[in-house]
This record gives sequence, structure tokens and C-alpha cells, in this order.
Amino acid sequence: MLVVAVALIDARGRCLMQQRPRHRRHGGLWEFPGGKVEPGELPASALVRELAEELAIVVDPAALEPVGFATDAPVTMLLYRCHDWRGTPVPLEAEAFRWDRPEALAGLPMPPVDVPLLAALARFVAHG
Ligand SMILES: Nc1nc2c([nH]c(=O)n2[C@H]2C[C@H](O)[C@@H](COP(=O)(O)OP(=O)(O)OP(=O)(O)O)O2)c(=O)[nH]1
Repeated sequence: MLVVAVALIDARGRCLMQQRPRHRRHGGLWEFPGGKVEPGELPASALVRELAEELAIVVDPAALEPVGFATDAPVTMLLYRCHDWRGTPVPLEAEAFRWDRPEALAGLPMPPVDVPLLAALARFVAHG
């Protein structure tokens, strides 16, 4: 299963994570916005679609920069970062969401693939 996700990063270097609805797989855990890549879909297009559905924001695929990927079978997740989007994120599907520095988010309960990707993101945000 190929999953794409994004770290939206604001002007203060804070990143958005959201809490999965409790009734779903990994319910209650904190994750990056995103979702599954559908057959025939490009990863960046899938992410643009998911961000419109989940957060009501518009993202240009060119504004998505790769951070890295991680696997915890059956999930392989590609993480991008993005500093530029249109609209104000609204949690349409999440239980809750929060903006914080990647180091501060590291203590939240999250799915296994998110742990190394959040660490990679923290290095990016620290070093530009
Ligand atoms: N969005 C997202 N999903 C993650 C993360 N970490 C992680 O293991 N996952 C897993 C949970 C799910 O098994 C899968 C994403 O599926 P999803 O259910 O959110 O995606 P979707 O919106 O396409 O799902 P659906 O339409 O089938 O309900 O990836 C993460 O940081 N963000």
C-alpha cells in the first residue's frame, strides 16, 4: 500500500499533525495529512487531492518537496514538505490537529512509519 503525506510548515517552522479518527486503523494516533495513492495516480496528484478533501487547502504539486520514505508492511509512506498553500487548513476529517516544532511533535503517539520521517523532517527544518 503506497501512502503519501505532507508536513505543512508555517513561517515559524511549525508543522501540522492531525489525530486519526478513533474508529479507523491507527485510530487516535497522530499523523501527517495524506492518504492512499489510487491505481494510476501520481503520488503528488494523490496528495493534492487528499489535502483538498481533508483540509480544504489548495496545493501546487510543484510546491511539494520530498523529505523521505519509510515502510512498515503493508504501508510504504512517502513524506513531502510544503511551505506554500492556498487557504487555511480546516480539520474536515481529523479528530484534532496541532501545529508545533517537529522536536515537540516527536513525543506524540504515532504510526511506526511516522517516527523516522518526523526525525528526517526535524533535520530539514533545523538546517533549511
Ligand atoms: N495519512 C496518513 N496515513 C498514515 C500515516 N502513517 C501511517 O501509517 N498511515 C497509514 C494509515 C492508513 O493505513 C494509511 C492511509 O490510509 P487512509 O485511510 O488515511 O487513506 P485514505 O484517505 O486514502 O483512505 P480511505 O479513503 O480508504 O478511507 O496509511 C500518516 O502519517 N498519514
